[in-house]
Amino acid sequence: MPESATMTKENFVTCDLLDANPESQVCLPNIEGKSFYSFGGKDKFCGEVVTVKCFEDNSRVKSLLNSDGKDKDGNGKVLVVDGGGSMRCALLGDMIAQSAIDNHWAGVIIYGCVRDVDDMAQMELGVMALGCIPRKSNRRDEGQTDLEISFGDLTLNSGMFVYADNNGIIASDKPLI
Ligand SMILES: O=C([O-])CC(=O)C(=O)O
Repeated sequence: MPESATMTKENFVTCDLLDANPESQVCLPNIEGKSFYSFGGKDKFCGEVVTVKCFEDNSRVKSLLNSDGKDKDGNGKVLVVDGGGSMRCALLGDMIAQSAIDNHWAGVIIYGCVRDVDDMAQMELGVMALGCIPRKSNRRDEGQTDLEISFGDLTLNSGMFVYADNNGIIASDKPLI
């Protein structure tokens, strides 16, 4: 296992990053009976956080990842979406995931669901979510960007840094790599 001093964005291990930075936040593996799973083609990803809070409406997710929002380019960032843990509809599918890749996002973490998971599993994008469901969300142009969000013992703001791999998700105020 690489020492944290030699870890890169490609080979980091969250366990080692956390050992070296014990003040970091750690996402719980069980959040009221729900857990995060990897649905993207990349199960190791990290980057600066951009937060979205929405409920069963992926308008903000679509506009940010399509880069018609205020960020013109994802610049290797990770969109973290507090979808309220809803398991009733998907906030991300293969089309929006492809926009995220085209606009250089490193990944998307959704406290909620995704769909089109067979295609997503082949895509060069990190995607962590609680589950999958065929139903899409109902866009009403609701939801907010850059709010403080909390789930699974994490409290995140835009500008923080998040690291995800098969061990779980950790977050920090400062870059760990
Ligand atoms: O459009 C949506 O809401 C989700 C979806 O299916 C996609 O991104 O392909």
